[in-house]
Amino acid sequence: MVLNPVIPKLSSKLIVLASASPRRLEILRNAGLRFEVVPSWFKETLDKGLFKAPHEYAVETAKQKALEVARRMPFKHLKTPDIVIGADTIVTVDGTILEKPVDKRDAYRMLSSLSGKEHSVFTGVAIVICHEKENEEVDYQLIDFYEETKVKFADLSEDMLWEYINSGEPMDKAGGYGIQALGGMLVEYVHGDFFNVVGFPLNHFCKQLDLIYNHSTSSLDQQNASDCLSHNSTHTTSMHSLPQPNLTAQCSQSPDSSGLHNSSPSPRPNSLSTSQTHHIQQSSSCSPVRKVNKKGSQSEVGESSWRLLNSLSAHTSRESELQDETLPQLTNRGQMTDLGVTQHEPSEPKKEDLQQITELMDGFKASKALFTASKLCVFDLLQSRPGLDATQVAQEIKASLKGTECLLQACVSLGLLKSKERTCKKPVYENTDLATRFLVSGSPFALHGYIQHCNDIVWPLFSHLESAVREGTNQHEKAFGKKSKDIFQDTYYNSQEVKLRFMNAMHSIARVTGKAVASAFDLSSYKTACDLGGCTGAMAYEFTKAHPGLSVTVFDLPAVVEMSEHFQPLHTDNRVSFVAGDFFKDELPKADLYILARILHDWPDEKVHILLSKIADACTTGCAVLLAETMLDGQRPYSALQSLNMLAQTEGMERTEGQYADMLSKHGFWSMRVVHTMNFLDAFIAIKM
Ligand SMILES: C[S@@+](CC[C@H](N)C(=O)[O-])C[C@H]1O[C@@H](n2cnc3c(N)ncnc32)[C@H](O)[C@@H]1O
Repeated sequence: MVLNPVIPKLSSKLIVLASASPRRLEILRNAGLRFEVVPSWFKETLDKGLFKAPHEYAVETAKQKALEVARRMPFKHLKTPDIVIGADTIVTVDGTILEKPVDKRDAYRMLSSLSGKEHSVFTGVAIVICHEKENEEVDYQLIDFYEETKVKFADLSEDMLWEYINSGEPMDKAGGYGIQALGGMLVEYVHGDFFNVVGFPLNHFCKQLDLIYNHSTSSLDQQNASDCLSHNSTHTTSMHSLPQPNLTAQCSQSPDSSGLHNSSPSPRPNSLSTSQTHHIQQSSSCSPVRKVNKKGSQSEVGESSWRLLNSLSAHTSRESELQDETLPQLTNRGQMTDLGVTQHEPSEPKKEDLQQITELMDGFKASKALFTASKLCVFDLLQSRPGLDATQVAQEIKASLKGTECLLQACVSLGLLKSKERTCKKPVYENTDLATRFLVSGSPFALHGYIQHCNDIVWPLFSHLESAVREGTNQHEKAFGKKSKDIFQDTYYNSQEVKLRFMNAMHSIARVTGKAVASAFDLSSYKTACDLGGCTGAMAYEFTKAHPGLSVTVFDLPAVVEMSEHFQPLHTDNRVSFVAGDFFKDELPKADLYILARILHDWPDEKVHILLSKIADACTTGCAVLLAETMLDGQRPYSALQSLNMLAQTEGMERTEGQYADMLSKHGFWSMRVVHTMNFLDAFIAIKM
């Protein structure tokens, strides 16, 4: 490719964009670059007062974003990227830095300060190049630069300002406008790189790639020097090994103003190795989980294998055999063992480690104890008659005394029941607050329906998890002996009993999560919504409660809609209505806002695109899509386990924010925002441009 000869050369490299911005993604993708998106977790909270010039702030933020991802990936993704790209865009006017507005009022403040004036848009870019060495350490090199573009706004009337703010476009954009969409109408002129204003200075970036990959390192320094000399201060470049492994130390460090650093690949006295990084990550991580090196460092594999063998040897009749075979080798410092790894003096297993591994091994027993107590109505019984002893409970639930005693004790140990010892008498039991809130069938947040679904459907599917992992498909056929092309129509809705159980499960989760999702965004500009796959309407009612001006049409399969009246709240709201249909085949009801709560995770990419394309066709500019899903982020174990659940149960999977952003942008949805509700589901909104 003559336009940029370097881009094709990078096709074998793992390039990562440390940004969720769909605009950057689009610019780089259109340039032909192939990359993964791993949004940075670095919070944009650097103290602006510490920087002499606004561009230094943008460059430092870009650096920290890229470094955070470069350091995280070997641990969390178990792969080391070749190149990580970070970027940060800011707008400055009258010496003030404007980032993204937090609400409409903030957007008004920003846009009115830009009205009739020229302002500067700076994008700081950081390119982190990771060199993996033979000993699995990683050296990082950092190249950073920035670009400035001047933009002049026309005089904006109050009406124009508010119409633009109410379009929703300003909310996720630096300076409160998007030049590539409606915001373009506010602009009188642009001096400099237009893409820089959109969020990524493509031309400068390509030149930089050329410098890095088409020139020797010594000529690179010369090029950088001449670049710095021949351009005015809007273009600076620096290339250096990372000065400090510590984030806070880096935050307060401004780059060498010469922009020129030793760029020889190795050895560098101040280069950062992964072994150092691993320690930093471990100590800064709050997670109690022990991390192994990206390929499983020899010492850690050895140590944990020893721990397992050692704990087994204490408890099995093979004690002497294990000791004979393994211990003499394992306890010799620094010798090769049967396991083929170098061992260090073994330390006693830590109590917390043992506890953690035991909890993981026993997790399924806890779940099944909860499911069983729930199915036998133990919590309902103790809610109506607290203080029963095991004999009385056994009689009521028609179970053996021995079994009931074991189950009640297990529930006490799991924090679901409290037991009171009475002198010379049997203990009596009552529900804890947790059980009262979630496990008693009449409670507003009862998870009874979902627990039943887990017990009767998810549990059998999970018993075939190994096949699901090997085959990459759901396990309905193995677990229930029925082949299904569409799990809803062929499996869940084939029998009235299974259908009601499934609807109950969806209803109970939607009641617990609905309020947080419904109130995640200001939706006051939307009047009509369509909840696609809205099931019992539980989520729709939360939306009408949270937004008094909104009416919601629940659109679901006929088999579901015919049962919906069983789930209506006592005081029905005439702003919620039901329409039966198939969202892959039928015309979608017209609406300003399409809600997809736990829908996309049921389907593979091809089907998601069919559905999004139908929604995009039904939308006009300014309409929005609101997703409620558990976004995979590598940090919350719940989201990763939920993805296994989708694997075993559906044709779909959980996805990352970046993956959803990518999919939506292909159908013309931009201006994306995510709220992590911390309540099972994350809320994600995108607007049709
Ligand atoms: C996982 S449930 C989510 C229910 C609800 N949105 C919630 O969050 O509680 C998926 C929903 O999509 C509906 N659904 C599945 N296939 C559909 C189709 N082809 N057309 C319309 N609805 C469909 C199901 O009936 C079910 O109600």
